[in-house]
Amino acid sequence: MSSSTVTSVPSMEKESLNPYEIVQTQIDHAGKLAGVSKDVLDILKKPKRVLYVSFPVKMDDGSIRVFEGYRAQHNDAMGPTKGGIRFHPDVNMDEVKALAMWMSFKCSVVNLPYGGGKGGVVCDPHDFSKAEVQRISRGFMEAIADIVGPEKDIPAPDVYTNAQVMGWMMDTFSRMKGHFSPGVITGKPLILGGSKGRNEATARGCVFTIEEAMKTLKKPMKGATVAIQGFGNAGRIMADLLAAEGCKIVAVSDSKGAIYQPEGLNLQQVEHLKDTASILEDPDSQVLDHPEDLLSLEVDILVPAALENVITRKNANDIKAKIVAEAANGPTTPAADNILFKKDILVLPDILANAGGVIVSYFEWVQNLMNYYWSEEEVNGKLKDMMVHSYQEVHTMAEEHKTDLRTAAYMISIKRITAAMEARGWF
Ligand SMILES: NC(=O)C1=CN([C@@H]2O[C@H](COP(=O)(O)OP(=O)(O)OC[C@H]3O[C@@H](n4cnc5c(N)ncnc54)[C@H](OP(=O)(O)O)[C@@H]3O)[C@@H](O)[C@H]2O)C=CC1
Ligand SMILES: O=C(O)CCC(=O)C(=O)O
Repeated sequence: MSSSTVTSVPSMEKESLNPYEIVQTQIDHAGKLAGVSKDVLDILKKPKRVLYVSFPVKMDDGSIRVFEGYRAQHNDAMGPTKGGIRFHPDVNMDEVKALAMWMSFKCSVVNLPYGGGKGGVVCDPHDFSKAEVQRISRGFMEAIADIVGPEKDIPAPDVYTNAQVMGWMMDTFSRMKGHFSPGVITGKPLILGGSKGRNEATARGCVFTIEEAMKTLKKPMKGATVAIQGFGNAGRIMADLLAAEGCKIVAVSDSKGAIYQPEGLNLQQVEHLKDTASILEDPDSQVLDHPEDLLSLEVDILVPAALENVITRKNANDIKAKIVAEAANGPTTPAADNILFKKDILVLPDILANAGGVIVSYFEWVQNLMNYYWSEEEVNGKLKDMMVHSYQEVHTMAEEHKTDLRTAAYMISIKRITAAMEARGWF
């Protein structure tokens, strides 16, 4: 991909780290290239609805604590809104709005019949007992129940939530409606109508895009070196899947810090330590003094798989990877995008690279509506088809317009949502 003709998203004078402003910049940039009018882009630059909630939860010691949360629904022209629920102390309204908007473009770029939604509760679940997390989960679902539902808005897991949380939320919604309603939420435990393959889907989908990108660059997966920031659902499973493809995982990090072993980490050992103590106790690797240095290691593939705004104007020039595969949402700022594009680093954008999660969520929802369930092979095969096809479409668009993959992905998705809005007579 040439970096000579069209630059990526323009860098702003003072770099904004507000995700809501960032997604609006991305929409403006790609929307103009796609030939979509300013009036239509103005529709896309705001969410349709944001619900703020506060709800009391009884703690184990008998005290009451009030939690705050949000559910944002961006655009439902293509179908019900869809997207995860995050439990994190930094959750705020602008972040949830941006995450919902990224979901719209993600669903559209891989051609799912959904719009984008996202929710979050301001809390760190690590501070609470399992029973307290259950009550927070139920309290949040009760608070948002009016605006979610299998045909309205379908949540799923995100940072610091998991299948168990989805199960509790599904139960609360079903009790409120008076009937079993598995289609209200995805990423559920298998016994409650979860889909085979959903737990691994975000990572597996991201690995498919990396494989396609490596083919584009004519580089083999075998022996490719990888650094992964974040060691949860997305990052940890990516480590396993990439290692199975013959890649060498040389660094991983979590919220406590980063470890590095240039000869390749002993993943089994690191995973055992993650489950029992801390990855930082791995005797065979070096703990990085500054965990963010993981991002600038000399590797073939860098996988941000934690939170937003980790590659910014400040450190983009230090990135040495040939591919940045965004398992996380929003890890790269527009200014950093510009720098990486000029450095000929291939960024696999979040709205494409991490779409495997919502694709298999879609499969889960379809299975729930049919009440008929697929094998893991069937799920993974359909996931691969959709990821590879979407990558090819985005790659072709990028080549045609001599632009980066993020801009190309936005161009495709903005055009699709615009066509749906027009067909519905919204403008
Ligand atoms: N789950 C899904 O299906 C999807 C997730 N995503 C995105 O992937 C990203 C990760 O989500 P997911 O894996 O589900 O979340 P998890 O909660 O499973 O894992 C998050 C991981 O990030 C780590 N982390 C948190 N803060 C930092 C930090 N400052 N530096 C390094 N690591 C950190 C956590 O560390 P620790 O273990 O110490 O807490 C944890 O290992 C998010 O951006 C999410 O939106 C995108 C698509 C789908
Ligand atoms: O599975 C889903 O519906 C959405 C997952 C998610 O939150 C995301 O893709 O960012």
